[in-house]
Amino acid sequence: MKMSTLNEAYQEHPLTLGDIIPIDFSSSFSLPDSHTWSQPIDDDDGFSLKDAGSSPMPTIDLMDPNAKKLITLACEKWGGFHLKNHGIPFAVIQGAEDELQRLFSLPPPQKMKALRSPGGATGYGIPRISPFFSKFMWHEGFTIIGSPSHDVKKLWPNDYQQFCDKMENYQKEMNTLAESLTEMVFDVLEISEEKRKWMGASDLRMALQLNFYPSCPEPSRAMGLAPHTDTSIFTIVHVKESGLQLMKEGKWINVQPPPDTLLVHAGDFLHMMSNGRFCSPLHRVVPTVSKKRCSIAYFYSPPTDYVVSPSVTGDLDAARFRDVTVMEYIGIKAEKFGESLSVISI
Ligand SMILES: C=C1C[C@]23C[C@H]1CC[C@H]2[C@@]12CCC[C@@](C)(C(=O)O1)[C@H]2[C@@H]3C(=O)O
Ligand SMILES: O=C(O)CCC(=O)C(=O)O
Ligand SMILES: [Fe+2]
Repeated sequence: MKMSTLNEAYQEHPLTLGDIIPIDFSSSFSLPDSHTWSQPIDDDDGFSLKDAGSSPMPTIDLMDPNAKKLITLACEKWGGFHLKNHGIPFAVIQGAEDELQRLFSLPPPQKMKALRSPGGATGYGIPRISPFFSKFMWHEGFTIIGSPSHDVKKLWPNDYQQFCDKMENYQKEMNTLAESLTEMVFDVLEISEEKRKWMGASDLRMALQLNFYPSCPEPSRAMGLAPHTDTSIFTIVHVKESGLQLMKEGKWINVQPPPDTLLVHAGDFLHMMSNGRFCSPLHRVVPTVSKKRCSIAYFYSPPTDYVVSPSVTGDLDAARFRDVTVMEYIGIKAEKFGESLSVISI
């Protein structure tokens, strides 16, 4: 049997065009009803970010000899951390960010040339999770799985190489970093060599999401990216601005990234593999000011035929999740979204 790619796994769950086309944000001088999420500033809801302050999440130095232990503790307590001394050259990050800016500053009709097709997984459009919410997000995205060239050629037929080079460099660096973080937590979870065989084969299988949150006329009533957990082992996010919030014990916590750090958080696959020990935090992005914001998220996942199974280390512990392949879980997520982890709970 031919193994399906991540791309094909997402293509199995088509969307409708209405779920893909972004509005022309540049001509929106007020918030349309379709994009209005809440009453103006409600303090209890935590929707406003009057005092983003510093992040309560730990910052971990990858060069610290105790890094493995600190990462384990952070994954248990928060499901994520800020990472410094991550070893990714500044030029690689800046290169990807410059290309992101170049892409999203194109006029809307040109961006539409790279619109994701209803049966497609990559290209330009609103977030995949949009159909699960009754309002639209103040967001446009560009999804890359493997090489971006197919989609980018539609934007810049003669000048796509620069974009591809910058993004592929970024993907390679992220892949190496994600792999070493994953090795650490797999050691802690006592995951066997057999179950790690897929690692190391960097075939650019992993996904990259360029997120752009245009400047917003009424930030306190708009949603940048609605609450979700990620379909990954780890997600690594390059972001400088505030706006990301993580759910912890029923409260939204602001995570303002310290300078020169990457934000790392666990996804659903790590939650399952750790038998619930590491959480896959629910997170969302709220527009903080009427300024534009961007981020680049890298999703590190096993191949689609990999069987995700909980690693049960303690003698008295029992598996809390049934085994699922990555492919099967992507299907469950496309249907059940936020209920997916409970669907496979034992
Ligand atoms: C590899 C991935 C992970 C995806 C789907 C696919 C490509 C795009 C990713 C995102 C990016 C934006 C949030 C999210 C929730 C979405 O709508 O698209 C992510 C989703 C997931 O984590 O499930
Ligand atoms: O923009 C951000 O800070 C987070 C993006 C995110 O959660 C995602 O792409 O899955
Ligand atoms: Fe996310």
